[in-house]
Amino acid sequence: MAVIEISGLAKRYGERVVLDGVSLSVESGEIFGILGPNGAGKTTTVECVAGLRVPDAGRVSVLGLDPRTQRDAVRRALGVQLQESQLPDKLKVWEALDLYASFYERPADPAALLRDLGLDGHRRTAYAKLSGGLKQRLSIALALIGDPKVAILDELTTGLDPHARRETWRLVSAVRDRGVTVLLVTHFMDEAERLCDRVAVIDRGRVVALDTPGGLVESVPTAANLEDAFVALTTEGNVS
Ligand SMILES: Nc1ncnc2c1ncn2[C@@H]1O[C@H](COP(=O)(O)OP(=O)(O)OP(=O)(O)O)[C@@H](O)[C@H]1O
Repeated sequence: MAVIEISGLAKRYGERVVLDGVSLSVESGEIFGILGPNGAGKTTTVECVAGLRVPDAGRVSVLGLDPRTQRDAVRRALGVQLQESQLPDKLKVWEALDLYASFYERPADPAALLRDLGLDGHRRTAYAKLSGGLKQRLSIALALIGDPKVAILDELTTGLDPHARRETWRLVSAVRDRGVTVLLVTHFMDEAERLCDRVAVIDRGRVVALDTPGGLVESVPTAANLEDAFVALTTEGNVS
């Protein structure tokens, strides 16, 4: 069953075409990756899914709901962790979870989330005092506090050291094992290879390839790995 369906999504800012007919669907229970060069339109795509941006054309459906007209219902079904989320410096970990939990009628259990994400020992730590890895764990916890069926994670491991990245990958797999469908925007080929069941490669606002990581490599005869395939499938300098 498709949990997210996107068809013919188009978006422009002034003269600049950012999305040029993006179509893809994400199946229930999968970790679906979106890869693409800087400025390719990845974040714009997931923001349209979350109802945070209004496309100029095309359709988005999340669990059968339209993010444009059923925004509140979509918000309840989705957990969103966007790039560089920033919280007030003095906000403590438990306060952040409590605050976000108050946005939902039926939130997940904050204590269980803190435990599952290894944040139990940092309940009283202020946001500014958290390491990069702990901030990411908190942002995952906040994306899950509404007990969502679908989680959108955008550049989750950017800026993390290799240990923290691997720990975060483990957490994302655990999230999926709880039955949550994950839409993951990433720049990292190893992350896509390790985590994603399928990957859409977006280049200049179009889906140029969509397959399993292994299938993408096989689709490019000269490619020895996903990075080779990515370079062959995409163009440099999507940012104008
Ligand atoms: N509000 C806006 N006004 C004008 N241009 C915008 C706006 N938001 C995004 N853009 C432009 O749209 C293009 C696509 O942006 P988007 O953030 O979707 O790309 P991305 O693939 O997520 O890039 P990155 O990998 O660098 O995060 C970029 O060139 C960006 O500068």
